[in-house]
Amino acid sequence: MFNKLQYISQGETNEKQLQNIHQALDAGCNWIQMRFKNQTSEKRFALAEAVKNLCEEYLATFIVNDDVLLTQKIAADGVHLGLTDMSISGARAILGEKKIIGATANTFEDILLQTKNGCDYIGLGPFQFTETKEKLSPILGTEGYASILNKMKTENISIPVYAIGGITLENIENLIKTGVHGIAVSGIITKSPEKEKLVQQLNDKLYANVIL
Ligand SMILES: Cc1ncc(COP(=O)(O)OP(=O)(O)O)c(N)n1
Ligand SMILES: Cc1ncsc1CCOP(=O)(O)O
Ligand SMILES: [Mg+2]
Repeated sequence: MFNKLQYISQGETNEKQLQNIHQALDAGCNWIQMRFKNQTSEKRFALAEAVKNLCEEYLATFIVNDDVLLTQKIAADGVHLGLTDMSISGARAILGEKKIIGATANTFEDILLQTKNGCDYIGLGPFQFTETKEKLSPILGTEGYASILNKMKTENISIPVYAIGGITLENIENLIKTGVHGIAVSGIITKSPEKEKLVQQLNDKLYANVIL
């Protein structure tokens, strides 16, 4: 089963990205999504190679944001695709059955579509406002998650759902109660001066009712 905590990287340069990812791994994150927007393909390739090596060293799962061909080129563990990125079925045709393909959703209908097309997990959001991403889809709040996850239950749709967007430590209990599998976060970990403590606290809440 997928880890309940996914770290989404930040940083304006290769060096800053790598530093943030390294610190997240040191703090105990073992699922990294490399999100490095508006960069040349050379820079993205160089970063992806470095991140792949690091993730191998830390036995962490490594997925790439947006870029299916880069995922294939560096043999990452998978890719995360939004509603306006390459289609899930197109990505599956390129990457094969063994790679992880995550898909973004903002509504129950998005989940239906992305699941039918064969994604492995859903990133559902945004939970609340965040500065990390521009042009946000409508905010869901706890009620939005509860309503969508209930509908999934009624319709027998079973796929891990990650909450995303402005999530803090204080939101996790309520989010988990709605039935989400885990969370994908960027800002709170990147900005934390005490990353190891924070990751421990996040995992304690995420795994509070899980018998391992
Ligand atoms: C886990 C997860 N969920 C959602 C997103 C958002 O993807 P997308 O809508 O394609 O937006 P960008 O991240 O590409 O700006 C995500 N990255 N990860
Ligand atoms: C990539 C993405 N997609 C929806 S919200 C978001 C950003 C999540 O980052 P943060 O945890 O800093 O709000
Ligand atoms: Mg995208």
